[in-house]
Amino acid sequence: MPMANDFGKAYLLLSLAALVLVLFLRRNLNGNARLTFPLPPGPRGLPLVGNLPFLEPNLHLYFSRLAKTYGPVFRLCLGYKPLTVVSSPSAARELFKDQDVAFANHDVPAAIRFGFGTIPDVLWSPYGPTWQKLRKIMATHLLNSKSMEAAAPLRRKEVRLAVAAVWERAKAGEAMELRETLFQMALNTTTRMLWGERVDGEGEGRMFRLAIEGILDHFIMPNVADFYPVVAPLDPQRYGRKIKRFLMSMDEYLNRLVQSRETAVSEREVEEKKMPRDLLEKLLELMHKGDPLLSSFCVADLRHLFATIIGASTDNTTTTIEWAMAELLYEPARMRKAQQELDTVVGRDRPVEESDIPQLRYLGAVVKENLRLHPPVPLLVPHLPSSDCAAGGFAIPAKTAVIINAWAIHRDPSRWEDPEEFKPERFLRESREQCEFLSGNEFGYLPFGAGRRVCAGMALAERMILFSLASLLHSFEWWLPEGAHLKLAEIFGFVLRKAEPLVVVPEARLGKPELYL
Ligand code: HEM
Repeated sequence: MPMANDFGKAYLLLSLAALVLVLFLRRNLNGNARLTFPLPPGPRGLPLVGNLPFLEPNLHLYFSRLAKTYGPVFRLCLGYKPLTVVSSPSAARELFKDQDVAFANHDVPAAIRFGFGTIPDVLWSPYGPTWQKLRKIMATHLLNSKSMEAAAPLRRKEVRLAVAAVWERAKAGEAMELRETLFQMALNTTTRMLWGERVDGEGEGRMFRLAIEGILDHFIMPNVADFYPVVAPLDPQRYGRKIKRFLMSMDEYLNRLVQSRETAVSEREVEEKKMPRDLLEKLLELMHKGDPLLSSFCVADLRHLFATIIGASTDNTTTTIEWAMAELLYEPARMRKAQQELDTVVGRDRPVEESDIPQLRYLGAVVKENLRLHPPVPLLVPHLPSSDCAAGGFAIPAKTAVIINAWAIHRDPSRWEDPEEFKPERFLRESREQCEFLSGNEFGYLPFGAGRRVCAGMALAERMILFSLASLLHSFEWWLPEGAHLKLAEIFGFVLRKAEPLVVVPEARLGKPELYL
């Protein structure tokens, strides 16, 4: 009997030891299993500088070419910075969907760290409570469908003003650079939603444009401070300082604005119970009242949030509409098809309304195809996994910068037929789900990114782009200036703009002049 007891004890101990071992291994394998995959292949670099000397200015094209040699997941070393580039829908899905939490941090460029300092920022904050709070403020007060619906009259006013401005050019028979008009339209649509007013195109409008384009252009530039972190505090190429200056120019304007409204809000609180006039007043009022969502949110954070929203919503939408107009001018039969649809749905006796948009199926397909062929943010925002990840059978160790080459994914021949061609019709053929702008489940189509850091303003962008483009196509015929040759070349940047600004000659299309006023 004692033997049986001993055996029983030994068996129990062994079982316990085995259980502890299994738990230990599981715990450690969870952390490191992905490192059992090999590192991705990639071109050999030089000592100390790695692949830096071989980078090309058009990074999206350079990365697409490397993917043809090394496959859809490849690795580079930029100085001391390891970088993995992903160029296939399946590898993107693995990261955005299967490892979404680990993949939810953005890689903050040194110039942004220098320029923005410690200000909480929705685009650059790590995945965590601050980021969650900022997204929630945007979702609760600006980007939910009720708030967007309530702001429809503001968008309508701004689009009508842009149409009126183009009409002046049409009457004079003048050529115009479309981008400036589009940018001011996007900017003022946003400022009206934020603080109920427009900004003057020549003065503050110009300042906002320079600041936004300046920040976007400078943080994407190859920066020694990113490749050799030890020199980052010195900001050797001065990109951080420039970004700081651009940010300050917007902040000075926003500071004056917020100060004047703060007084108005506190005086009104004492005097009478009036509804806040716009988002700015609403948020200031909630801050005064100690709303839990806005607790620990100070006025400087509010100004920065507004600057971010303006930055995120202007250049992208402007660039998208400019590319769409360029593609339609390049293939006039498509322009006519879009205009015929507008004539059928809207007619020529009234202007387009946002409520017409769901019936404009062809126009919807034009915009989707345009975002496929010219994704405004071609490499999305670089991510920085917080723990080890894997994609395409390769390891991506924690803290390796990861670029998703949306531009290449949108041209993946296994996903897209004739990927280089602009064919809106493909989106009319696709199943409803694949056609869905906002599905977030289509990893071969990522103009707004995917996963936890997917664009917060997708639905607003969809409305702004479709309504503006529909109004411009409905109100005018568009021509190229006599003898001009349209080029569809692009220039790499955080936002992939047309290399040459689009110059067009508008001609009034609607019979009644009052439709332009
Ligand atoms: C054509 C228009 C637009 C495009 C193509 C676009 C694209 C993108 C992309 C690619 C990202 C990064 C996704 C990633 O990390 O993988 C992003 C993030 C973001 N976008 Fe947009 N966007 C557009 C318009 C807007 C608008 C109108 C807003 C208005 C509020 C907006 C607000 C944001 C914000 C706040 C983020 C940061 C999200 C986060 O990090 O959590 N975007 N956008």
